[in-house]
Amino acid sequence: MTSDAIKEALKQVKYPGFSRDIVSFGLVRAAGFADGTVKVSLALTTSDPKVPQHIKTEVDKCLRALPGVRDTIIELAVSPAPNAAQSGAGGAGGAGNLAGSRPPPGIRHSVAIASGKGGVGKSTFSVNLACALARLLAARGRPGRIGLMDCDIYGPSVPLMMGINDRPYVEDEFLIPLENHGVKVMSMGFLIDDNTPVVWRGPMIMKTVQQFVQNVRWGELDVLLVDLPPGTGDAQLSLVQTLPLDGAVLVTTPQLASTQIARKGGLMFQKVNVPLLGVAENMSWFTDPAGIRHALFGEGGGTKTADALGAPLLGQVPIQPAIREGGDNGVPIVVAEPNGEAAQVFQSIAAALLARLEKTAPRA
Ligand SMILES: Nc1ncnc2c1ncn2[C@@H]1O[C@H](COP(=O)(O)OP(=O)(O)OP(=O)(O)O)[C@@H](O)[C@H]1O
Repeated sequence: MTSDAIKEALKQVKYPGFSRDIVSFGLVRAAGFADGTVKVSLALTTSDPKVPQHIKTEVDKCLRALPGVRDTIIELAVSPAPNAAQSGAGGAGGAGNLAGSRPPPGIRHSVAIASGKGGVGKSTFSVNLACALARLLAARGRPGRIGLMDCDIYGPSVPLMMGINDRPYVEDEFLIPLENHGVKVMSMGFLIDDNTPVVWRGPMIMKTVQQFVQNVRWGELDVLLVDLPPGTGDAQLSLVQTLPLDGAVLVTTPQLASTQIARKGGLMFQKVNVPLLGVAENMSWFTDPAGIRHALFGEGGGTKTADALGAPLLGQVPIQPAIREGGDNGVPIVVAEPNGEAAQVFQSIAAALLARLEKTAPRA
């Protein structure tokens, strides 16, 4: 029996609580067979003592079912989950970051921006939050210390929204991010050809994201924002586990109907011990020329989601044609109309987020 055949068999063993198997998570480091004994080496990162035990039992059961196997030797190297240790969450029931989450040098904090479903304005939110953070830090004498990494493989819109038309260049095997409005930007859109079929993008993204974190010369950053693809499926989960995150912000809309799907997003982060820093509601209301507010997409979704997840509601962003125009023209509303209502909301979210991050230990 070959090593590959053993690994193939181990694909039946799912990581506890997930639909993905331990082989695709990269836990199986070596496998061999001699004289009726299978020997496998596994490495995982978790702070939950139940997880290694569960995996060991399942691996043993799986291997003993193989023809000709009389005995098994299962070596399991376990190291504690970095996020669990930092957040003080203790990791109860959580899987922790599984593999490859070495913090990139020079990045103090990294935060994922996620949404349960597409079209809620997550990218609009990400670019405006990045610009608001950049302005806030520049005012404190720390310019150019915000990064934005666009991992939305299905519709990478950040370059357009940030007014970036060039492609990044490579220097000493490092990708140099492009900069506009005081924010350093890397995007899947720079690397993925528009003609790449969407089915190929999933496998590509894991490799590319690792490169984004490790092989991009971000320089010294106070905060790196990561715009995730919409949804809460395996692709998002893998991504979250690949990145060394300090926390996540969930973007949702006011419809009560979106609460369920937004909650799923929050639970995904809890599973991997990434603290949910807050919920932001987008498209909260439209103010007509007479000054009357209309709740076009209903009311209460943000508060309900935040309450359900035990996280603060960071703010409510109104619907304004100028916000869409800002995105289409590459000048986010925070930059185009810094004193307007929408910009003020983003500035206050940025201030709250920064205050929260400054309470957690920087990674670099
Ligand atoms: N508050 C807002 N007011 C007006 N238009 C908005 C607002 N937020 C987002 N939009 C517009 O809604 C559309 C969808 O927004 P965006 O692309 O940011 O969503 P998304 O959640 O990132 O989408 P996906 O993740 O599915 O690609 C864009 O045209 C954007 O300009």
